[in-house]
Amino acid sequence: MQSSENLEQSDLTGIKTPRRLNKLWQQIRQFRHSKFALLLVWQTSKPLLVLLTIASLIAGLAPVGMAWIGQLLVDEIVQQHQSGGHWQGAAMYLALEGGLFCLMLAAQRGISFSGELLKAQLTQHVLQQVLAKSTRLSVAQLEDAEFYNKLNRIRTEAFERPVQLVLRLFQYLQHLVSLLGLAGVMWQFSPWLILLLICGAVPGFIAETWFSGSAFRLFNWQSPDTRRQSYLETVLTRDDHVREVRLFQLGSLMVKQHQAIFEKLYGADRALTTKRESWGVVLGWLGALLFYGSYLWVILQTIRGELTLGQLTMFVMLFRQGQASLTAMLLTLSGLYEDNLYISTLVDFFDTPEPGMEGHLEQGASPGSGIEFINVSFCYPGQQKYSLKQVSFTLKPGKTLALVGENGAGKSTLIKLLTRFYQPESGQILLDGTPLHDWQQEALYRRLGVIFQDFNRYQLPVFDNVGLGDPMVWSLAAMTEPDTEQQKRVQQAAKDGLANDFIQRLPGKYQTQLGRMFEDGVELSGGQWQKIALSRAFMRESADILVLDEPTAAMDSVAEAELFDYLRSTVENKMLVLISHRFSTVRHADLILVIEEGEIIEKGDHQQLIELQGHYSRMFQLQAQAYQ
Ligand SMILES: Nc1ncnc2c1ncn2[C@@H]1O[C@H](COP(=O)(O)OP(=O)(O)OP(=O)(O)O)[C@@H](O)[C@H]1O
Repeated sequence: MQSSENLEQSDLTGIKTPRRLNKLWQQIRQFRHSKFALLLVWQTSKPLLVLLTIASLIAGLAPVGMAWIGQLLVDEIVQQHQSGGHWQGAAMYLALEGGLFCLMLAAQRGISFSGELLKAQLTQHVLQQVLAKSTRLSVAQLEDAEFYNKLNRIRTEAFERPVQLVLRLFQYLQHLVSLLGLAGVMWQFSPWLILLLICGAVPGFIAETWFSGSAFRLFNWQSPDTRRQSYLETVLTRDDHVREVRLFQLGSLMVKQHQAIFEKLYGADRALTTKRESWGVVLGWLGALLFYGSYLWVILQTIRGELTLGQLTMFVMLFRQGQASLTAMLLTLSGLYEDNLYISTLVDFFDTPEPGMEGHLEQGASPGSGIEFINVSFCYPGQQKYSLKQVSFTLKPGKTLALVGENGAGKSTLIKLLTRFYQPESGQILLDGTPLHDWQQEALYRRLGVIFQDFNRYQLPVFDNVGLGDPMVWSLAAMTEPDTEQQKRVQQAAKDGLANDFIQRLPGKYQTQLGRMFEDGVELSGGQWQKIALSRAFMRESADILVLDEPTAAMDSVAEAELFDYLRSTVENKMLVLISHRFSTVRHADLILVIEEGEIIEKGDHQQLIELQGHYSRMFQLQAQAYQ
């Protein structure tokens, strides 16, 4: 990441010439991403793109035509004035110019019409593609801080960039066509004039490109700070954070911190803006000097009789139009460059390799042989310390496995490997005798019913909150009224998850909106939410591997006892993996693994581990004493 000092150096004055040229070339190369945006528009709506092209060409050429006709009109008036002749010729030129003006108005409307429609369509198209891509990426990629940063930049900045870029590109085309037309007409005065105008425009072009690059680098450099700022905004305003913030009196401290970040960001922004605008004024003056120099030359030529009054009028019109087009082009250009840079993040994101759906097997080599971890070790990307070391165990169908250990021991990590969110660094995980990575994704996930420690609290009605556990039921019910079969399944899952009783007492029962994000939403208690999450996991009838990461942490002890009675009665051929700090939960498991710093230090059932008089036994005694 670039420091602010480096940014300071990246202005027009601080870098040696070859490096500067190289950097400039790199910056000009950024424009290549325009192709990507154009392709997106082409995919989104071909007719709108064609309309935009035609309208931009007309809007660009019409002023040139009007200037040309203006010249003929003035010369005609002068001639008829001297000879006292006819008015028809002048009227015809006037009508022609009026017609062109109307055409230009229509073209401008055509541009805004196609622009508005494209904006709506293309933004949605890009958003859809980003969301679809995110669903194809692995959990490991999405948990990576750098990648998260990139995704965040895209979310805050990049969705609208392709459409902005295309609209700007067409504005640019319009002005370019205008300028080319003007240059063609100016040729009759002198080719030198054209050269002079180009010389006036080039420094501005380079400076704008340069400063847009700095603005983008600044944006990237500021990105973590901006994220911190928006995080503080969330903590200060969200209802689930507000109690703790009040109690610890963090409010004013956080507001101050927010302001401090703003000041840091503002300082860098101000420095860049000052430099950019100062250079803009100086280079703008240079352009103006060249313009007015050529104006003077045309006036002198007219006084000498070398040019007609009509030509002088045309020159004035061309001159004004040329100035406006050049200024607009420069402004468009800097925006265009900026858009290209932001789109490069989007292109990068789309180019991120997707983890292949490794396997294609829907069945294991020896069905019924359960889960086997063989010497599995794992270290999170970018970390030094192993979170799991040489872990080995077997879990057969119909059996319950409990994982115990202190915070940070590696229990949830083991679940992340079992659910194939991460791949082991060494060792193997087998399901029914087949390595996990050979399983087809869908077949594997059909067999898993999981509630995570930080399960989702969907701001949806109760029915959906539970029904989501089986996407088939949910997607059907979400589109039509749920039929009785679907209702029965959701209700049964809620009964199994111990949620049915309190759901029946909610104002709208299964139709009650949960959470406070939407109107009339009912907020549940922590334990009630946990029962909803549990019910969701029970929706998966196909799942024979139930993974419950602290499923009763927020539940009362009656609910906990009920849940484990139920689990014992249903487990039959299922495999149950439990993580819990409560020994009342753990003690019934067939196999208990005690994990410390990623290693299994004790293994056995409750009785064996108590007899071992080791770590488990000590923890058990401690908890038992606490209840006495
Ligand atoms: N996404 C991650 N990236 C890097 N390190 C991680 C990540 N998640 C967990 N860790 C580290 O891996 C180790 C094991 O964490 P894990 O979440 O598996 O512990 P745990 O036993 O489930 O703890 P707890 O009882 O608190 O839930 C910890 O040292 C933790 O800091």
